[in-house]
Amino acid sequence: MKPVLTTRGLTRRYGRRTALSDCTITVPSGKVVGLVGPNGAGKSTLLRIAAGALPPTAGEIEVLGGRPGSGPGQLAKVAFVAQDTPVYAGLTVGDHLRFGAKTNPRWDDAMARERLKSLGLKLDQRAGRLSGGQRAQLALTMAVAKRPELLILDEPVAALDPLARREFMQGLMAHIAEHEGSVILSSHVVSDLERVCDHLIVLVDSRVRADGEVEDLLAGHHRLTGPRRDTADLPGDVIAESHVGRQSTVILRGPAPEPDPAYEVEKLSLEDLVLAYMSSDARPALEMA
Ligand SMILES: Nc1ncnc2c1ncn2[C@@H]1O[C@H](COP(=O)(O)OP(=O)(O)OP(=O)(O)O)[C@@H](O)[C@H]1O
Repeated sequence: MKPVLTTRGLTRRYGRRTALSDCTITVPSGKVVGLVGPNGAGKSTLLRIAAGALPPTAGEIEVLGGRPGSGPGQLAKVAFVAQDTPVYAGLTVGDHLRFGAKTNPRWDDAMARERLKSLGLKLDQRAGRLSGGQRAQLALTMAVAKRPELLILDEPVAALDPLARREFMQGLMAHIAEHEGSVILSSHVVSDLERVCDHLIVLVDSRVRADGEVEDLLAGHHRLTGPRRDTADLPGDVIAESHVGRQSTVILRGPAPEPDPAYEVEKLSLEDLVLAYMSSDARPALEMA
């Protein structure tokens, strides 16, 4: 199957500031992809370029085999929910549905109505009076009712309380289970992504630091803890290291190090893995097929 997203050397600058730098990734189709990184890493920039909402400064990008935003056919295949979960404050929920039906060739009105009903959203409510969580749900409903091949969500749960976060992610998972398609969603909170994603991209300081299937990433990293040591002779790439007192802790990419009774070798949680990359912004990018 064709990849859902491929980029080569994708770069976006704002004046002298580089928001996205030399990004080269391939995202397979049919996956739920998490895009994670700290504030200002370039996540929104990458997603907005993929959605056709922002032109790149340099490099190439293909989304579902086409150029982002290149025409009605391309726009119909991709649904994008921007970070501020945009809704039309003066319109009612029902107006949103009518607007969606008019502007989207594959609009699934029955699904949209059913979804909103199950969330307790009334058709005569004004969008401007909805809570942050309800607005996020309305924006997600508008996006999924387009029946897109690719759903792009930029920090969809950022404004939600923990319960609303969980409900939102459960709703998203239910949608993914029922409908085919690919999803790319960003967050700076790994725990939001952990349960839903099968592919992860870590972006730090405008650069892709890690990119691969979650399983492969977890299998390919280890934490080594033991007496203070030089890391130059360790196998694989050193992603992060700390040396406190007489103890060294090293995060390694590659096969598990040879057993040594003096050192403990552990697998990482996804959160630890992401944190290791976040604390290592001078190191080379990682790709795991
Ligand atoms: N319109 C703009 N003009 C100038 N600089 C911008 C603009 N938009 C983004 N940037 C800069 O580009 C960099 C990347 O921003 P971006 O919004 O893509 O990061 P992000 O990872 O989505 O951050 P966050 O998690 O805080 O939403 C930041 O340094 C930001 O200040």
